[in-house]
Amino acid sequence: MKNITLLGSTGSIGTQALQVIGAYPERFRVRSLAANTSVEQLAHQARRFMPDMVAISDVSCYNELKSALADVDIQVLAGADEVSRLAADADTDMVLNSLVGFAGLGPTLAALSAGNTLALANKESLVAGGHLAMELAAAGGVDILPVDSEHSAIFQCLQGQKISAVERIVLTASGGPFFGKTQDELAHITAAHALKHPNWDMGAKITIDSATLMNKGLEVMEARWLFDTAYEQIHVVVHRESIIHSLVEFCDGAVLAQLGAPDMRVPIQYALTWPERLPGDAPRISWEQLGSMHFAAPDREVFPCLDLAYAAGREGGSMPCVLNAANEEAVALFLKGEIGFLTIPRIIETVMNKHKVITTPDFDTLAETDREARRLARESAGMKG
Ligand SMILES: NC(=O)C1=CN([C@@H]2O[C@H](COP(=O)(O)OP(=O)(O)OC[C@H]3O[C@@H](n4cnc5c(N)ncnc54)[C@H](OP(=O)(O)O)[C@@H]3O)[C@@H](O)[C@H]2O)C=CC1
Ligand SMILES: CC(=O)[C@@H](O)[C@H](O)COP(=O)(O)O
Ligand SMILES: [Mn+2]
Repeated sequence: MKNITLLGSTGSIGTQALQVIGAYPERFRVRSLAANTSVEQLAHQARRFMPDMVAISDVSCYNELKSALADVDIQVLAGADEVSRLAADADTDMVLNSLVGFAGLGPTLAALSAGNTLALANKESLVAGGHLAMELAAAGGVDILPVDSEHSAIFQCLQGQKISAVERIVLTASGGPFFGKTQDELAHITAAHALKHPNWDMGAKITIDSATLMNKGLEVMEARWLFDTAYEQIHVVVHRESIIHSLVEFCDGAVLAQLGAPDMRVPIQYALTWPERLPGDAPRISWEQLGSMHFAAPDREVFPCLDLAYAAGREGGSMPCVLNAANEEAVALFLKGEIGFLTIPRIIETVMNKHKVITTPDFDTLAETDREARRLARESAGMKG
């Protein structure tokens, strides 16, 4: 029986993870659940899966959650520190971190420090603090199992292979809802347009990141850390159908890829059961009906976020944390209708240009860097505070 701590249980990944866990009650037990503000949903999940503990990050939600679970034997906790405490819990076999944003970094580091195997969906952890996470994982011999579909694909292709035989990693990108558009055409698009991803049903933040290609930029950095690969060896290609989840090119010219319907339950389940594979009910592809698949180079001028991310990654140190924080703020403002789509990369570039890189930031330095970059992003967008 594997005891799972699921952080971000009320989100897109979190709810799909509970479907996977619920399908295998003889293998998985939910040790704890955590969310930010979704009290009703979290309480409902807690009643269904009966974890030992639940945590709500927003302390103002504590009383409501506590009374919603007053009649069951579940410990109720509140605050970001308690979410990290759940990640470090000694009776947990695996932490699935499906929080969104920089908020995931503390729990990622807490899980790794405690020696808890980490199934990682929260790519922002590795973007902002990859050097800290990988150092902890190496020092404690702790496995990080990728959940992000592209990284799961690469991980699957690398089973039984030597990383030294890899020539190039090729991350596939759907191209998002605005593939083929010009800058002029993007000037007046709204959040409602950008939230229509062609192939995946995901949380709002990652869906906007997919539309700007920042998601792929973050994934380039995520791959750099997970597979210890130089940026020169990480390539991005647009593949419109999201059926090839990524490819690995080897030194002998062989190319391995992982394919399947775009369904996150597959990489989630693989992370939970690795190195085993268990039956799952993701849709199967009819190859005859599929007909053809399409590939293209990303348009780096219309979607400058991809190269901003490569630049931040190459600069290293605190710069990826700055890019990530500015992006989180810009995306939040875009979702609220306070800035246009094309302003997102402009804000990020402005904030990056103002930052003086710190070479090997510790967690507290990253937290301060994140706060300051958010402030600068709001200032650059013409917002107060
Ligand atoms: N969705 C997908 O298909 C994929 C997602 N990912 C990555 O997985 C992560 C999660 O994405 P997704 O599930 O789409 O996101 P969602 O927005 O759907 O869910 C986010 C979850 O995190 C919780 N949360 C948000 N902020 C905080 C906080 N400050 N403290 C504690 N909990 C918080 C939310 O709680 P509440 O409900 O209370 O707000 C919710 O449970 C992201 O890093 C994303 O990039 C990667 C690949 C695919
Ligand atoms: C499902 C998943 O892993 C997402 O990160 C997805 O890849 C987003 O699609 P894009 O390729 O459009 O960024
Ligand atoms: Mn992905």
